[in-house]
Amino acid sequence: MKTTLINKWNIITRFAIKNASLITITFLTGLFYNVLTILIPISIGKFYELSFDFSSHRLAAFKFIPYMDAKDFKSFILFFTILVLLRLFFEYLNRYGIGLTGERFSKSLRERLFNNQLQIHMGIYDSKGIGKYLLRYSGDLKSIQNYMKNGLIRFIQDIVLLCIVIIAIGYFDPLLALLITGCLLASSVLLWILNKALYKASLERRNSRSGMLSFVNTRLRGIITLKAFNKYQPETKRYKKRSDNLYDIGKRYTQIVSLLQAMIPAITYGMLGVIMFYVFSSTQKATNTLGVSSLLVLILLIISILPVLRRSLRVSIVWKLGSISFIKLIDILTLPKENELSFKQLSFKDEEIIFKDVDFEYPNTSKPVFKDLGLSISPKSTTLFQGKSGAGKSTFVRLLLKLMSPTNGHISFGNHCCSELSEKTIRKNVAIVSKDFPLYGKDVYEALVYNRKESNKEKAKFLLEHLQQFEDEKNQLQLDSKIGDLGNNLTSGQQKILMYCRALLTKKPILILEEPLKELNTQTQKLLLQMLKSIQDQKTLILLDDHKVKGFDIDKVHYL
Ligand SMILES: Nc1ncnc2c1ncn2[C@@H]1O[C@H](COP(=O)(O)OP(=O)(O)OP(=O)(O)O)[C@@H](O)[C@H]1O
Repeated sequence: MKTTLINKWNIITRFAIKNASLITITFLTGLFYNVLTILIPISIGKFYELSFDFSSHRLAAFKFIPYMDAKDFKSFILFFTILVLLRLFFEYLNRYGIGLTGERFSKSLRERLFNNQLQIHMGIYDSKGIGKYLLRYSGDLKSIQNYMKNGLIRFIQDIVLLCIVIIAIGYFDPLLALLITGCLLASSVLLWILNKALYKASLERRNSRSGMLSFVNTRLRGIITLKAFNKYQPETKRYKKRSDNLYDIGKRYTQIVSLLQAMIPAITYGMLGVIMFYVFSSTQKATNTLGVSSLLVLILLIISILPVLRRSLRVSIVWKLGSISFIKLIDILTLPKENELSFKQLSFKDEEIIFKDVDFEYPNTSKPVFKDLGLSISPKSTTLFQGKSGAGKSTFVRLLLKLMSPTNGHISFGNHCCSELSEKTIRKNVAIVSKDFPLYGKDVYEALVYNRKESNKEKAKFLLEHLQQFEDEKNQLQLDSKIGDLGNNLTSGQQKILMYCRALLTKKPILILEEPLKELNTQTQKLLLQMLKSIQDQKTLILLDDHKVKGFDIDKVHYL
């Protein structure tokens, strides 16, 4: 089986390769923007020279830049305006590029995540709760997007800018450049130590937040019971306990983040102090060669990199939060998925369904549902599985559809063993009418023909009208009738009729009917029995019920 290594860097690299042109353009515009950021203070030094009729050999070295060598104010103003406009243009392009990269990264991840979530094995949903998988990742995607935008692209650009500025400062005063580099390294070490504490607090906060979302999701799904049984108070109490806990965790997190954020300006201003002291003491020396215009350039350069410095020192928060979210995302992406085997266009219309020595036990339970279950269902026969509630009828269907796999033993369709068939291959052969598989879609037509193929519309309309002929007129549905969330707007009788339509509109050779006649009025029952009888010799019918089912010609009964 093909296994792909999934880790943070693998995800980032694959994205970078796929979006190489966008990322390259973003970096290039960033580079131009950085160079312009540095040229502006240098040009202000030039302005000073023009104003005070002063000339420094250091600034003269920049005259290779077009217009930098301006001899009069008119050409200087032109040069300065061009610089500012170009900076505006490249800053816009660069910010747009970074933002777009972040959006694309987040888009590709959320689509991959959704696709994976749909393919996770049912057993995992059962043991973890669907809500946990659906709700909690929006925050994670946001921090991952931030990681890409600010933690990687902008950070690399900032480091490039810092290097260029330090080189430029080094040109004016090499010792000063060395001093700034030393200060930067020392502050990074200090922040790195503080960040270790931040990691733990961020993780706790993220987990507690997602736990809260999951809690709310469960309560909202069960809201009707909660209301009917007056459960407001106990649930509010439970929520408050969790909320208090999240508050405490949030307090700890905020303490660390506040300390970190307060330290960053302190560190940058401390650095500025050291630099000012150095500049002051060097201007006092007789050997000082720094002109006033160069000094002005130096100060402006340092001021222009202060926000970049702050951002770079703060980046570790972005890294920590992003890394935690990456871990959570990768947890989902690496869960066992369905359909890892390739799809085969196989028809099981003439295949016997065989269960051989099948054991099945739900995870975290001690009692097996099936032990050594052995049976066979002939093709195009009608079989009833009869068993009281909890006997394992739904579990049997889940095994047949490969929604679950047996703990031991084999299930096969003729010579095709289920363990070697992709889920899709099996499910292409089985249609089902059961409350365990609710209606899905926004209106009747979507619930019946999910792919909305126009060619199926007439058939759907005809079958729906046919099956509803004995229903009260006010209860009759049209193709465009809204069905509500999972058919919640419909009566159980209407749902059953739609489930029959959904199943009968497919050409699938195996038809599973759970409690086939329940919820239907007597005339509709008769109508359905007639229809099913007419297809009994073409399809394998599997009926599931607590009792005997009257009206069908049943070939075999299995008691569960
Ligand atoms: N997700 C699950 N996790 C743990 N145990 C489960 C799970 N689903 C079902 N069971 C247990 O497995 C056994 C068989 O359940 P199953 O739903 O298959 O019975 P059934 O015959 O379909 O019942 P009913 O007719 O009431 O739907 C029961 O004891 C049930 O409690």
